[in-house]
Amino acid sequence: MITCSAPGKVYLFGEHAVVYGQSAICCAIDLRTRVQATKHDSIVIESVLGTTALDFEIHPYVSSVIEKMKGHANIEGVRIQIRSELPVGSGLGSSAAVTVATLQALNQLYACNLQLEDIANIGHTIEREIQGNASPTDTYVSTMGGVVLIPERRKLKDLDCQLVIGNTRKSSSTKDLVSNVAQLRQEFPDIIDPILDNIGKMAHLAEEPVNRYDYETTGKLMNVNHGLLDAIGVGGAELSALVYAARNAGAISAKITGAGGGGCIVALANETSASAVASAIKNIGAEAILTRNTHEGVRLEP
Ligand SMILES: Nc1ncnc2c1ncn2[C@@H]1O[C@H](COP(=O)(O)OP(=O)(O)O)[C@@H](O)[C@H]1O
Ligand SMILES: C[C@@](O)(CCOP(=O)(O)O)CC(=O)O
Ligand SMILES: [Mg+2]
Repeated sequence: MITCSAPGKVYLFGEHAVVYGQSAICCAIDLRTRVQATKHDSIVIESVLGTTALDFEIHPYVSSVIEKMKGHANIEGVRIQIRSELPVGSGLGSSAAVTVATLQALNQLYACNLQLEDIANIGHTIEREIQGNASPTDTYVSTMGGVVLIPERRKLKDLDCQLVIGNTRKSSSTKDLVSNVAQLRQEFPDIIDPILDNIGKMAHLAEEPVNRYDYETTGKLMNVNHGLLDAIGVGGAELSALVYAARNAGAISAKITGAGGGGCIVALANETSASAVASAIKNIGAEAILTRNTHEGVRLEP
C-alpha cells in the first residue's frame, strides 16, 4: 500500500490567459488531496463522489490515470482511496491534485520510476484530454509545489504572507468556462486577445515584486487582473461581492482564482488583517479558508 498527497493551488495571475500561452504565476497551497493505492483483485475507486470501478463519468481524472499507468505497469487490480481537503470544482486545482497524487501513488506502488517532470507532463495530458484545452499550470504546480511562473516553469520566492480563500460554495466546470472564453475570443479576437496579453504582461511585471516580498505592488496588479477576468466573462456577483468584502476588510488584494464562474477568490493578507478578512467573507455567507503557500508538491505520506 502506498499513500501520496498533492497540494491544490491558487493563481496570483494568469488563469485562462495561460491556456493561450500567456504567462501565469501560480502557487501551491497547504490544502492537499491524499490518495492511497493498494494492489487489489479488481479496480475500485473510492472518493467523496462515490465508489466505482473505472468510471469516466464519475471519476474521469482517476480513471484516466489508471489507464495511462497501464502503459507503465501491469495493473490488473488496484484500490484507490481518496481523501481531500480541497473543495471540488472550486478553482483550487482539485482535479490536478487528485490526478498528480494518483499518478505518483501508482508510480511508487508499481515502481515505474517516473520522474516528477513525467508526473507533471502525464497529468497535463490528462487534464487537456478531459477539459478540451488545459494549460500545464495546475498539474505542474501541484507536482512541484512553491510559486511558479508558467509556461517558463521558473520558481519564484515562496510567499511570506497569509492567503485567505473565499469559497462561494458554487462549483463550476473548468471545461465549460474555458470553452466560454474560447467562444468569446472567437467572436471578438481584437478585444479579447489584448486582454489576455495584458494578463500575461502583469504576471511578468509581478515577478520582481513577488521575489522581493513587495505584496503592495503585487496586490495592485492582482486587483487589475480580477477586473480583466470579469471582462472575459468568468466573474459573477457572488465572486465580486467576496472580492470587495475582502478588500474593504483590509486585504492587500483579492481576485478570482481558477476557472471562475463560481468557486473561489484568493486574498493576500498580512498577519494582522487575515482574520478580519476571513470574518468579512463569512459575514456574507461564504466559506473562508486561511491557508499559506506550500513549498511541497506531490509527496509520499507515511
Ligand atoms: N476528491 C476527489 N475525488 C475524486 N475526484 C475528484 C476529487 N476532487 C476533484 N475531482 C475531480 O476533478 C473534477 C473537478 O475538476 P475541475 O472542474 O477542474 O475543478 P477544480 O477547479 O476543482 O480543479 C471533479 O469533477 C472530479 O472529476
Ligand atoms: C482556467 C484555467 O486557466 C485554470 C483552471 O483552474 P481550476 O481547474 O478551476 O482549478 C484552465 C487551465 O489553465 O487549464
Ligand atoms: Mg481543475
